[in-house]
Amino acid sequence: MNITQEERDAVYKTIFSRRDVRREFKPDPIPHDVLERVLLAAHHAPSVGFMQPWDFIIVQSPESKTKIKQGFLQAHAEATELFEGQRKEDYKSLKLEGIEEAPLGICVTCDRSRTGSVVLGRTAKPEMDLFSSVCAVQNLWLAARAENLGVGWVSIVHDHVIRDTLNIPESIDIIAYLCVGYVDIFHDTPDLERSGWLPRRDVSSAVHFESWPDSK
Ligand SMILES: Cc1cc2c(cc1C)N(C[C@H](O)[C@H](O)[C@H](O)COP(=O)(O)O)c1[nH]c(=O)[nH]c(=O)c1N2
Repeated sequence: MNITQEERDAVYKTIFSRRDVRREFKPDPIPHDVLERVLLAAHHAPSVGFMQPWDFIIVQSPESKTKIKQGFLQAHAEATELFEGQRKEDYKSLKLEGIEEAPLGICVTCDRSRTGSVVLGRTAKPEMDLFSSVCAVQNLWLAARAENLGVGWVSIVHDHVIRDTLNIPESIDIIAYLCVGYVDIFHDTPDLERSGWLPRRDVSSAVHFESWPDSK
């Protein structure tokens, strides 16, 4: 099955216009069929040894969101102390989550023992199962963009907060907490670029041929 030019354009448009969304979530509910499509796309991510180690916990209750927001505030306060001077002021001015505004939260996990202790492809690199769940996050993020849904990844929360709130056993790794909801606009550039936190690197500075740059 060949991809047509129009279909190719749609894929690249989705990739380049995907944004991390932390503000401007609308309260509009996400229709069940839309959520199902996004989760099915996530579930079709590649995974090491095809172990499909992920689960998706859907968070809708205000009580759970409030607990996770409290966890964010705590971790954010700790993080603030790690920056100095103007950087600290800049960090404090950034909006880095939309936990309570987004109609939906999705916690993505990884069950590292899902298919037993020896996994095809994980024998030399044990972290490959965690990376597989991250692939599911990226599929989810792109599918959501194709559905005009914004997604924001919030990692400024200690695992124990999410674990306690969502009753996740210690044997399961927490990969991501995502805020999901409709938005009016997807900005052309990342929030962190627009606010002057960091610029986008030129792709040519990231691509090298045959060996690590300047290693000879
Ligand atoms: C693993 C991981 C973890 C986080 C993020 C991303 C990823 C990949 N990002 C989003 C991040 O800031 C964003 O992707 C970049 O700034 C680039 O912007 P776009 O995603 O292109 O809009 C993110 N953003 C945020 O506001 N709070 C957060 O805690 C995190 N955590």
